[in-house]
Amino acid sequence: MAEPGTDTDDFAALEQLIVGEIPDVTSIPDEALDLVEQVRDLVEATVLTDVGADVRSAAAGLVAQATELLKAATHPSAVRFARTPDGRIDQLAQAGSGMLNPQAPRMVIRPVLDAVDVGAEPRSVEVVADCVLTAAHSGPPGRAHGGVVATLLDHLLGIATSAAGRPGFTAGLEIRYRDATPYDVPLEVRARWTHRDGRKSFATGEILAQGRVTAEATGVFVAPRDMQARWQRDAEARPEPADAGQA
Ligand SMILES: CCCCCCCCCCCC(=O)SCCNC(=O)CCNC(=O)[C@H](O)C(C)(C)COP(=O)(O)OP(=O)(O)OC[C@H]1O[C@@H](n2cnc3c(N)ncnc32)[C@H](O)[C@@H]1OP(=O)(O)O
Repeated sequence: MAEPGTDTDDFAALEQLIVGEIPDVTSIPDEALDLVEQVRDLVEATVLTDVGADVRSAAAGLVAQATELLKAATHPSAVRFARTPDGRIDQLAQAGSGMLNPQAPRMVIRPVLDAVDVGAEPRSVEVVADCVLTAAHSGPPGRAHGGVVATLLDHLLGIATSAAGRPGFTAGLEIRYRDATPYDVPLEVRARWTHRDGRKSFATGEILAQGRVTAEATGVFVAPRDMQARWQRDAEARPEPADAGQA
């Protein structure tokens, strides 16, 4: 098995980011999105079902058939990039909100219209997403699992650092669980980049259910050394504005 993060097919997909054509997210066929929705419904139904063993067995056979149908042709890598209408590049198979990943919660990021180009002078941009969790995301009775809550916040804080022009990998994430995060209830997830220190970008965010904050997060995202070095070079090559700050 390859070292984590070094899979060659994943690298080929990453290269597409630099040199390749990024397809528009609208090029995803409706059938692909419908399949993801059906699988999400299937998972929820599996969690909630109270049918007998014979019906479960019949259902398992049908699901196995569906799995075989899908395995007839597979991509070499789970990394799939596409450009969203607001100009962001998304990874469609990611587990936070990936449109092609039924395991990702139903989280839809609202258009980010004032995003900063990656590497340009960073600026805080508020990113908001709508999400509805299901019983498949439950933890203690009647509330979402804390790890799922952390996933929503990790993802949106990550998007916020990208939107601010300073993306990085999550190096640390602190969650304060203030109240129960319910499922089957519309949630609003909000995040924004706050500041940076060298390669580190800091972001905060929160989840609201019916206007009530259920969880808050602060995160630190670290840009890889070579990426930061490139931004530094680009900043030095730019004409200096009157109130120039650190790149
Ligand atoms: C394209 C569209 C896709 C769109 C896809 C959408 C993605 C959504 C985003 C979701 C986010 C993720 O899930 S990201 C995936 C989960 N995260 C990861 O896999 C990251 C795993 N960790 C790593 O790979 C590495 O540790 C790095 C790259 C983060 C850092 O390694 P490094 O480059 O060697 O840096 P290192 O020297 O350790 O640290 C650099 C500086 O950060 C500080 N630092 C390190 N950790 C912390 C910490 N927890 N809290 C505070 N500060 C920290 C260090 O003290 C140091 O400060 P100083 O001495 O410089 O002052």
